[in-house]
Amino acid sequence: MALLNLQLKDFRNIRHARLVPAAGINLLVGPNGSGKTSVLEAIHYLGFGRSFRTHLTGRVIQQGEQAFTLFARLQRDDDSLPVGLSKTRSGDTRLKVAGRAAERLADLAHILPIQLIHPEGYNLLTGGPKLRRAYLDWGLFYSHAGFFSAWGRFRRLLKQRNALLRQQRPYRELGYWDPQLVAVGEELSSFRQHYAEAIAPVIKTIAADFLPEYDFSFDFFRGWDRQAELARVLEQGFERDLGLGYTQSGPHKAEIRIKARGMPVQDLLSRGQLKLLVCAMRLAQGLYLKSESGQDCIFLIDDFASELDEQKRGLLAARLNELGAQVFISAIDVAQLSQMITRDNSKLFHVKQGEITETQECE
Ligand SMILES: Nc1ncnc2c1ncn2[C@@H]1O[C@H](COP(=O)(O)OP(=O)(O)OP(=O)(O)O)[C@@H](O)[C@H]1O
Repeated sequence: MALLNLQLKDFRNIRHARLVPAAGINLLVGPNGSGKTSVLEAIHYLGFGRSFRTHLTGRVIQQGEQAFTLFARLQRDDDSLPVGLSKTRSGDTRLKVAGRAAERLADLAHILPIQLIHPEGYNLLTGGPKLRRAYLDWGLFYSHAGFFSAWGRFRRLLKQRNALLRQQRPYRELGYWDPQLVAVGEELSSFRQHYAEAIAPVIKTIAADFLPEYDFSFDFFRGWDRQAELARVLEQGFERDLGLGYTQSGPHKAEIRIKARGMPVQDLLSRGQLKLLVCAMRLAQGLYLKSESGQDCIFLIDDFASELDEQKRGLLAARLNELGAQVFISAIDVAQLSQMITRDNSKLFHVKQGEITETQECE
């Protein structure tokens, strides 16, 4: 999947812009505060239905305006698909896919897989397990058709169980819901286990290039005792859950634990190394998605390439090249990106005070 064109209206400092990006690498260059990240943020909005900088829609809508609107034409096989998303300050969302109103943002997400690589992205490793669960779930959303509905059912059942726990209901009342929670929880967990085992060797291969000094191990924790069945864990933990008012164990606690030299990576690696490992993890998801389903994801790389040394930048460029994915990279100075321009289908855009101009085709 690639964007054939993109239009932004009243998005951050961009009043109106239209881009016809290259199918390969697109460089967005401009001074601080010019609007480079806003372009990436807009593409992210199309794929995720949300920003990676704020959860408040009002922050993204141009000051003084009531709504932002994004349009894109996506390439799909030999065809193209128009999509549109508009959000108002009062919280209304309008979504159109192929000229028809779509109800769920997931409809758009399905056709537009996006990977974001940005300087704060290392919190995937230093932050809580929720982020690593989301990492696994991103992959499952695209590779296992049944995952999204299993995940939705599990969330509803868990919410219900926690509400009963807060009401101090007796175990026999939960007894009605628990078998359903267990069934869907185990289904979810086996999806995750399968994905974690499949993605780990792909990450290791890429990380061996970026960080050859480490050998990483990946350990999937499903969210409850390895030896025990979920039904038993819920039953035995009931009194404690009742005291806490929530369910302490289950797939909602799952995560992937990454170690090197016997230590959790977040305690061992430097910040720069953590960033490289996250970059390897994101590239691995793109590579795996492509190998499994033939689907391309779009890479958004915000202000990151400039942080890499020349050799690492070359490695990143080579991997992106191998993927053949559409890439949008922001930087302050084009010189920081010269090494990224390795493909003939690259374009350079200058961004200045919210105005975007395609300046030249990169050789
Ligand atoms: N809702 C809004 N309405 C209008 N302008 C906004 C809004 N939100 C942010 N801005 C402005 O838009 C610009 C957004 O800049 P953006 O973060 O995209 O810049 P950038 O080119 O990525 O900068 P840097 O290189 O410093 O990261 C900033 O100048 C900011 O003040």
